Amino acid sequence: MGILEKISEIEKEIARTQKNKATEYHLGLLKAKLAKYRAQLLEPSKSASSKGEGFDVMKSGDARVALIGFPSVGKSTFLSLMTSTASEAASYEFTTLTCIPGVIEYKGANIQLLDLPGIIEGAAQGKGRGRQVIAVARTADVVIMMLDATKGEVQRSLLEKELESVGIRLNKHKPNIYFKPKKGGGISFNSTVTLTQCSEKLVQLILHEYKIFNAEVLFREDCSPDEFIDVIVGNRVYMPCLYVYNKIDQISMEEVDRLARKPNSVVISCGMKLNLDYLLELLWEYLALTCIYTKKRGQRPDFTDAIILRKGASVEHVCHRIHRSLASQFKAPAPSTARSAWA
Ligand SMILES: Nc1nc2c(ncn2[C@@H]2O[C@H](COP(=O)(O)OP(=O)(O)OP(=O)(O)O)[C@@H](O)[C@H]2O)c(=O)[nH]1
Repeated sequence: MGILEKISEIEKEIARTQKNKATEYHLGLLKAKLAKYRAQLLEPSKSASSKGEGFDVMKSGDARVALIGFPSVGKSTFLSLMTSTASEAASYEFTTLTCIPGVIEYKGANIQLLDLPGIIEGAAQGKGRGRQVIAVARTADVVIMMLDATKGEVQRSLLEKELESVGIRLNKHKPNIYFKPKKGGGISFNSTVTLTQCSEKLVQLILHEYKIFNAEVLFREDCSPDEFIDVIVGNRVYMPCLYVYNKIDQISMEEVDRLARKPNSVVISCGMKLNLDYLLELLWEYLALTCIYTKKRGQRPDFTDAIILRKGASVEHVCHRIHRSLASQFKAPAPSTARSAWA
């Protein structure tokens, strides 16, 4: 049986297994198996040429945003409105064949916006160019999931499932679990909080599925078995995601209002150029970038030319941006111990 069949068998079994106390271990084990096979599926195959035209997109600019969505939701239209790169928009599906980087200039920052080919159901199984699409998406700082407001919910859950299965976690933080495989001593299990979803026995079962018999595990938060599996498998990407409902000119005001109130969501119309400014503002917030303005002694700061850095960057990072030898010429305090300039 191939990996794809094994995955589909396990998915079916999970779907038909009732969730209760008696099946908790069985389900945990199935989930561990599923995560293992999915990881195998996404390992790059040596024979297949993995480079597709348009996919070697250099990471340039200050941040990178991946635009994901089904065909014909308006991605190309959006890109041509927001960036200087024109992506061919047409009234038929699958117009975007390559990943065309466009750049949004906002508050002095260059934000690279990638128009990924409409990912379709099954992309996670390596069908078509799905695997490459996903590889690029994983390098982004923020995902914009563009949805057609008239069929948003269905599209959203399909894409979420798809991204979930390739290890991309949207609007979630890394589970606070300490996990360290050891050479001996068995499995030591501890928790600093009351656990309602995982038990020592379940953790052991899952670890055994991964052939791990010696490890230290400390739960610092009440995590689910899926989150624990994420920690063991590693290689997960935790990414902010903005759900953008386009084509609101085609739905009722009540529906617009409902969608706009959902968490992490924005409603827009590319066709009528509605709410695009707000989307940019929110995107900026999600990217969490910081503008730093320099000034010469005795002069006012130059607010036209910002140094863009990520939140949490230090004075040393600023120095490196100005010139790579600047930090090493500092006298005191030593650059490596320079205090963080902003929290
Ligand atoms: N009514 C309406 N139509 C829109 C809006 N935005 C885009 N469209 C139309 O939707 C169609 C598809 O738009 P594209 O920008 O090509 O969509 P895409 O997501 O890039 O599609 P692919 O390239 O196939 O992935 C075009 O006919 C657009 O004119 C909108 O806000 N309202």
